[in-house]
Amino acid sequence: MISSNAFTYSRHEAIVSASLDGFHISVPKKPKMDVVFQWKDVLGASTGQDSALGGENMPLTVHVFEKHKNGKRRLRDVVLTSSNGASGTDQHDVECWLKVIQYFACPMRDPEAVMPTLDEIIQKPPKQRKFLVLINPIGGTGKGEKTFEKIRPILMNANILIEKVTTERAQHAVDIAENFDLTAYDCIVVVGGDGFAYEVIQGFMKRKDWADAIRFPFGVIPAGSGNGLAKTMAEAAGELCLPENCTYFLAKGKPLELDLATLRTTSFYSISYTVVGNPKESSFIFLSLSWAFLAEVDIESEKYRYLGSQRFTFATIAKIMSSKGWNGKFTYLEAPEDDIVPNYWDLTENHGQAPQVSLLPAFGELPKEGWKTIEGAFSLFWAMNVSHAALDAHVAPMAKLNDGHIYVVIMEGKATKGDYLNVMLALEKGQHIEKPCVKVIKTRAFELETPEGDLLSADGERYAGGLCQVEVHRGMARVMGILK
Ligand SMILES: Nc1ncnc2c1ncn2[C@@H]1O[C@H](COP(=O)(O)OP(=O)(O)OP(=O)(O)O)[C@@H](O)[C@H]1O
Repeated sequence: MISSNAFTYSRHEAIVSASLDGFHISVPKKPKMDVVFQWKDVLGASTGQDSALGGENMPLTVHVFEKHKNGKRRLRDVVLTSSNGASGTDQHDVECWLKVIQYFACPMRDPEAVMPTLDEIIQKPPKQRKFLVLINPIGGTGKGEKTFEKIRPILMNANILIEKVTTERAQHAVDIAENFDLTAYDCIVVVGGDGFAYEVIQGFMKRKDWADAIRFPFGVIPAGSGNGLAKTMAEAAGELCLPENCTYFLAKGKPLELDLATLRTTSFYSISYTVVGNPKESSFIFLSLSWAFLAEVDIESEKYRYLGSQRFTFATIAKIMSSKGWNGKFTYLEAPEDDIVPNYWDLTENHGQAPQVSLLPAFGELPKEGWKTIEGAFSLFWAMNVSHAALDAHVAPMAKLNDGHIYVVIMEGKATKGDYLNVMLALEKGQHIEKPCVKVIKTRAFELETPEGDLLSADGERYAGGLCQVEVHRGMARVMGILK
């Protein structure tokens, strides 16, 4: 343990100490004032002149980001003053303890490492990180800028430098992700929805150095309508899906591996990446591919954007009332129960111009042996890479961030209005998968053939029907998060 009696806390002489467990302040004359903060809740510290203290003392402010009983995280500044500060002689203690707190609060620190000495800490201060923050001013109900103002102090208190860009048009984020200098930043953050994050992923994959770019850490702050990835990350961390809590796992988390899937389709989509030597379009999805009922709900709900996340509820009811049916052919490679998929980066050293697809047949050719087919009427088709498609849609409770699988939730045949209602009402808690009309298929690769005029929604972006193919690449991307 490292400790010092060089500080006062609320004008009382105090002993501060840092151990592997946390930061302790004890006030010998007032034991009731003793406090302990776990390092996971400490963002960092800063120093600065405190005019309230007569302008003489240079306080050390510890930035704590505590979780309250209601699950929300709130910033709290704990101010310590150097007890010799009035004579101006003891700024050394303040500087030392600034480094101690930054050292222990740093999320890159190995929590298993042995307790360092004060000298070791002072000689190896953690590197200051720099984040490139992209803001979508029109995502969801258009609160991207306001959301950023809420989260900016959290990042700053974690000693993170910020460069902010507000996008000026659709696909601006694609261009930024395609061209920015990977060595100049530590993370790219999107303040927006899943469609905005999708653009960053497509930008990464368009680069010549795509294999480095796709491993560059990205983070999401929910300011869209669906926010499926933000909700997935929040659930994984045991946090609420609020901008502040999601900033917590950007500041205190680490890059976690995230599966990414190649989507090959006959339909043209303007930001698709054309695979050289293959006439079809490819793009890369991290969230979901939906068709039938849900794809139409997703896409048609765009016109109710002003309602925020309520837009889906509205569009769902309208779609249930329409009693529409869909026909198609779903062919898939069923994954065994205990399937262990190798990490993509362990499989291939020669990265080439695009991710290697090893399970899918050539586009338009018959699938290899052992694939299964379901053909006919479908009501629901929702292929999920992660657990949540939106804040209130826990579509694939079994999905992990990097298990190498996609879970396809289907309803075969023409569902009744009652079936739809039952399923949609059970969706928020993930209980729809227990309904007899719902089937979940675990796969690593599949094909879906639908009439050309049908709508597909890939990560919330619109695609036309026809033939499409999907293959998952385990752990290909990296997203900032915490696993509880
Ligand atoms: N300045 C801008 N003007 C117009 N469109 C923009 C601008 N910046 C980004 N966009 C577009 O906004 C689209 C939707 O953004 P986003 O995903 O943030 O919100 P959403 O669709 O409401 O949420 P979700 O995708 O979670 O449902 C993106 O695909 C992007 O092309």
